[in-house]
Amino acid sequence: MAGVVEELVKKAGGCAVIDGGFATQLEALGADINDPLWSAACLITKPHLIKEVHMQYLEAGADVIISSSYQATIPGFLARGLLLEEAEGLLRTSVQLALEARDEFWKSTLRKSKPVYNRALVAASIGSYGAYLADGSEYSGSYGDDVTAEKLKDFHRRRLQVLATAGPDLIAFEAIPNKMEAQALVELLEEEDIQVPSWICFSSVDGKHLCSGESFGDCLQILNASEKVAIVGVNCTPPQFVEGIIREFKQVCSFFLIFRNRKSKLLRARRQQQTKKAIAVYPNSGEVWDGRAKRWLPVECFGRKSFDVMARRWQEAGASLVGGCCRTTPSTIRAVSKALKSRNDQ
Ligand code: MET
Ligand SMILES: [Zn+2]
Repeated sequence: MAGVVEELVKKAGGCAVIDGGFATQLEALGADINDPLWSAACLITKPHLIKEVHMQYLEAGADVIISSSYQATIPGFLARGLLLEEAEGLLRTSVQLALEARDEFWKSTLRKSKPVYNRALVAASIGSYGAYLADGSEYSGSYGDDVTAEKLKDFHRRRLQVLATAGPDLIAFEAIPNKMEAQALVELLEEEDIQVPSWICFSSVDGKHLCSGESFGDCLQILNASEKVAIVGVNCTPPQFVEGIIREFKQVCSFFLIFRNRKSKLLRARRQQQTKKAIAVYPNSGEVWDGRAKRWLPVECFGRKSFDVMARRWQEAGASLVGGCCRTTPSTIRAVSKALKSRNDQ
């Protein structure tokens, strides 16, 4: 784990709290995100709301806040008629707004007698190529035959460079739906020699595979090989799958070597974890987006357990960072923070 994350996780008592759905809360404050740029449209129209959402999550107890750049892309801004410098400027603004919120909030908590908060970290969000396409491939992982790892690297390169030099504590690659994109990101981090520690989180619709149907194990091997990747995990995945996914990430694979001599049989086991990296999980609320009807379908039953109760189990299963994604709110994060931190006080 990178030093800065290790320190935060330790200060948070073993499990740091990530914020909740960013676009969700922006919409709750009245922003219109029905736009090809989704929540990033507010970088142009309503930057003050972006800062307010960050403040609300900090107030709720988030130890890590994620910037508004998930669907902010240079081609997306150019298509909106902006110049290249303006597009790059907006990427920097997304990190700046989160840093300002963090610094202002931290200053205000220092004035209080009993500090109950940690100084939060800012993660610069980078959504998948599919999020940019906004054609559903974000959740199918199918980019078509003409998309190669090189093409994905070229798509991600400039945005990564700009965000990495804007001063974030972390880079958060979010909802990565397939193995080729994971491979492209790891190569890009090395090629550009990015010094800011990264997390790479996958998305899953069945709890057993990435959205593409590829195995977590294969993708983790790719991420394990990179020192630039400090944290691995899943986000925007139904919460009922998360405990199983953490266990799968932590799963111990055993290789049995059998030696025989004339009479005896010696069994030796070599044990190996799927990953030793820190694990971050920040699932969605479990509601399902009905694209045709353009509405959220209610949460599928997951044993009536509430998000904060599940968050404790995720920590027990081995997650070091826990938060929420789409359709979770500051009240979700307040409950998660209370559940995880009250346990630490005991
Ligand atoms: N950080 C992004 C958000 O909360 C992640 C979106 S996942 C589709 O809006
Ligand atoms: Zn999400």
